[in-house]
Amino acid sequence: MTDSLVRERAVPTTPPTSAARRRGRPILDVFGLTVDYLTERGPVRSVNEIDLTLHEREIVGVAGESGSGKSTLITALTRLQRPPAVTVGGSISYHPAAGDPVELTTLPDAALRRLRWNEIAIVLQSAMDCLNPVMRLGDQFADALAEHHRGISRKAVKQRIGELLEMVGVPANRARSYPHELSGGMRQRSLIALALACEPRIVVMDEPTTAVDVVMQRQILAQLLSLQDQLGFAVVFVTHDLSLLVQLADRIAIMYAGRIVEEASAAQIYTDPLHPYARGLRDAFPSLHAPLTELSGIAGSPPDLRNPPSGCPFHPRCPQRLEHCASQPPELLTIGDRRVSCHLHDGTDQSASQPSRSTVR
Ligand SMILES: Nc1ncnc2c1ncn2[C@@H]1O[C@H](COP(=O)(O)OP(=O)(O)OP(=O)(O)O)[C@@H](O)[C@H]1O
Repeated sequence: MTDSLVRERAVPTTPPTSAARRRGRPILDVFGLTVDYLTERGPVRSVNEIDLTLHEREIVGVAGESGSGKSTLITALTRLQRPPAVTVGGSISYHPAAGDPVELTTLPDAALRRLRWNEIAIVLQSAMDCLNPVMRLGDQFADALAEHHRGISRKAVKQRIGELLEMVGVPANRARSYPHELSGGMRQRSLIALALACEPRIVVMDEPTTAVDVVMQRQILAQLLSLQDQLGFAVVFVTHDLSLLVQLADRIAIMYAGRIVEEASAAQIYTDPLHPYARGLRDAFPSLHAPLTELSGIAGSPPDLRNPPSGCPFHPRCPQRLEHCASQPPELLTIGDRRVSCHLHDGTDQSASQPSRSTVR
């Protein structure tokens, strides 16, 4: 990363408001979620036994390098996955505002369609891929609103579209524009407004700001935080950019090779990550508030999931690996209010008193 990019990325912005945010009851419970890509050469396990709970009004971030399984996880969560991806195990339990929990993995398509947008909305990476290029923006909002508020008057639709666009800083008269007539930032903001059109309780976001520049990215995210404070929806936010999540999320799950290797509060991940991979990711991004220091990357590259390493999947790259890391997979253990999957923290580190750990060469 060049120095200028470091400086650009390090634009200071408002620190997280998570302390002020009240966490409600669980709204989404994921247990043992496992997803395979069924390829000609056999199944590729890309999401492996994921457990994750999202609470009302909470922002949970999911971070990891490219190929760690983030997109596979959220397309499985939202049932948007396409073959050859198949959910082969686990459950996703959605808790509606009233009534019994709903199991999403087996929910019939018609019921799923009712839930989508109304209760669970999705914002994907590229607005251009999500917005219809040949429809005016306002018509796309009108379709979503009409679908979910049957019998709503045209006047009410028009007013609501204006409100939604202005809520994300897009002038209401832009409803008459086609997506290509808007700037990248406006398109992405409009997509967020569209996701919020039906007042969902959960918004799932996959790198929603990768297509815009850094300054615009910070503006959009600040706006997202303020809308979240106002409207109270919960968010699952996926990105490779941990520095961004540290500002945005209440809790962060770090994924590696399809598994969560650490889950902790954003402050813990920022100041004291326990897993060597979480530490490597943290140190690979510039600090937003501290003076600029040299960035260190993570040596090596992510594993090929067609042929994953034995033991701990991170062991070939781990600067603190122990003898048994190559043979014994660590469990994801709860330590205080965080979870970590690493032999350095499960009591099996025989060398803890004598620092003779092997290092990556
Ligand atoms: N169509 C496919 N066929 C087979 N394997 C796939 C396919 N798509 C993804 N995978 C496997 O799933 C793994 C996880 O991919 P996924 O796109 O979920 O990762 P990601 O963390 O979201 O990466 P990125 O940040 O690049 O989007 C990949 O490493 C790859 O091994």
